[in-house]
Amino acid sequence: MSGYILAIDQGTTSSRAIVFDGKMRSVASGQKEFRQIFPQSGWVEHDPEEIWQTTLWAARTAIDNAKIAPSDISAIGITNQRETVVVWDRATGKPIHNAIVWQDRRTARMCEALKEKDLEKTFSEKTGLLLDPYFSGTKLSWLLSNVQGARERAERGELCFGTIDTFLLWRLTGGKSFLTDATNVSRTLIYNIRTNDWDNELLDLLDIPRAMLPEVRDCAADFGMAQKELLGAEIPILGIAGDQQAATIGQACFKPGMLKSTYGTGCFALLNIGGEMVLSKNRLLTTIAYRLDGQTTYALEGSIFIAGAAVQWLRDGLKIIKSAGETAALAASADPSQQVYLVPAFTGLGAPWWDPDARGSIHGLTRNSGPAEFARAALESVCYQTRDLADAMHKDWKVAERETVLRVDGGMVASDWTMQALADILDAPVDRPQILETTALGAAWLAGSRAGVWPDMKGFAESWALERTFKPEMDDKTREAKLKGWHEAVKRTLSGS
Ligand SMILES: Nc1ncnc2c1ncn2[C@@H]1O[C@H](COP(=O)(O)OP(=O)(O)O)[C@@H](O)[C@H]1O
Ligand SMILES: O=P(O)(O)OC[C@H](O)CO
Repeated sequence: MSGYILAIDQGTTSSRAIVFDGKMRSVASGQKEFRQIFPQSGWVEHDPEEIWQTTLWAARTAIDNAKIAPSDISAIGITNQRETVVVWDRATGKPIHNAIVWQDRRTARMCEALKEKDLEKTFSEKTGLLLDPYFSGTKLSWLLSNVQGARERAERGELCFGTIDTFLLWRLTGGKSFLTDATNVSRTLIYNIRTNDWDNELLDLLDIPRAMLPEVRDCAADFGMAQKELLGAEIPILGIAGDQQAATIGQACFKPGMLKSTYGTGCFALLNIGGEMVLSKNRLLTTIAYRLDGQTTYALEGSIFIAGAAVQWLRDGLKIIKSAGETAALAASADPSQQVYLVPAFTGLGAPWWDPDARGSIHGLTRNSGPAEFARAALESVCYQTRDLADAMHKDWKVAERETVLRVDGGMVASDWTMQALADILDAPVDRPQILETTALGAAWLAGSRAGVWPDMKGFAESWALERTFKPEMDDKTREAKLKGWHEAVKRTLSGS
């Protein structure tokens, strides 16, 4: 066995695929962006056919670029944007509507109505989640109510629901596999993460027929065979995990107390809390980090909707930078005496505020404020938001009393300035690994270890290598003053204020 593994990473803005060799090195890749569809303010959709076509293109391109035969690939691992909902016809495989994306806020009123009936506790105790439009359940319910005849057809077993992993798996296996994994279902709001099963009470509350749901497996399992007509050889699919969980695995955060934070479009911090489910008292989520050999490991998660997207806004909205890489130098030139804050609530605020109606705001502008202060405010907003998550995690899980490590990854961590600011605001060290493609690596490890061609968990954890640690340098007084200003800005941004 060659040990080549193909990782498919289907993200919010692009579909990627990476071929790793038997030494777990990335050898080739393919990547294609696809359309973001905004039918109304606050609504975000993707065309499932574009998701499929770009994924297939990326996978084929990665294999071509690797200059290996498709039959040299021992296994495939899939990782994906989470919560996004696709519903398709079981007979034809044709989606009945565009995918409703995790960022979409159209079910805010539905969530409100459920909260008014005092149902948030019912949902959160079983799923670890909150009543926010972010999660799949209310999106699926919306589709069933708004696509003509959909609920009746779903009840008759004619429709399939899937998160993106399930949809891709269905297509890759030619409709033979209708499966998902424990991490993806832990984001749906209809899956009980204590009993590890779809929850009948929650399905009834959202009026979702059980007949349309996929079977749930461990993250490393036999998910079926990718068809020869598609990739040039029959290849077993042996791993699936949601992208943030795959990054947690790729960062080898296998011990309780290990924390990873991924800075892409949004920022998602996951703290491994071990085999016991702990419900957050501070508006964090409890989620399944991974399930291996039937053993569930849980995580506390803080989800921030806008991180790198704030940098994209500087580039595409304000047009004050030409590329993301320019942001740090501009931020470094900002006037230190000005305290300008950006609260990037462009699509509401996530953890720990959970305010879908909040919208972005800027505070502290003076006549001297310009592009440099905006750039610094955008990068610092990511650090402040991470600090809010870390504080909530400390309260929930007494992190301070245990050994904690923060490992970072994602596009934004290329910026040394931002990573130093992060360590300063957190008042804690930040570890940046040598391999930053941790999401794809995590999916590849699930598949590679299952195939027996990659090391086991211990061996994989030992292979994690540090590139650089950023240590806090800011004095306490400055930090406290900056945090105070940030919290005032957030308070003024919340929709109830
Ligand atoms: N040097 C940089 N400084 C700041 N932000 C950056 C830098 N490089 C990339 N980014 C930001 O990182 C994001 C891309 O990261 P990536 O992990 O590819 O995201 P995703 O998987 O969500 O598409 C973009 O939003 C971009 O603005
Ligand atoms: O596709 P990404 O990297 O923006 O990640 C999206 C998350 O999975 C949403 O929960």
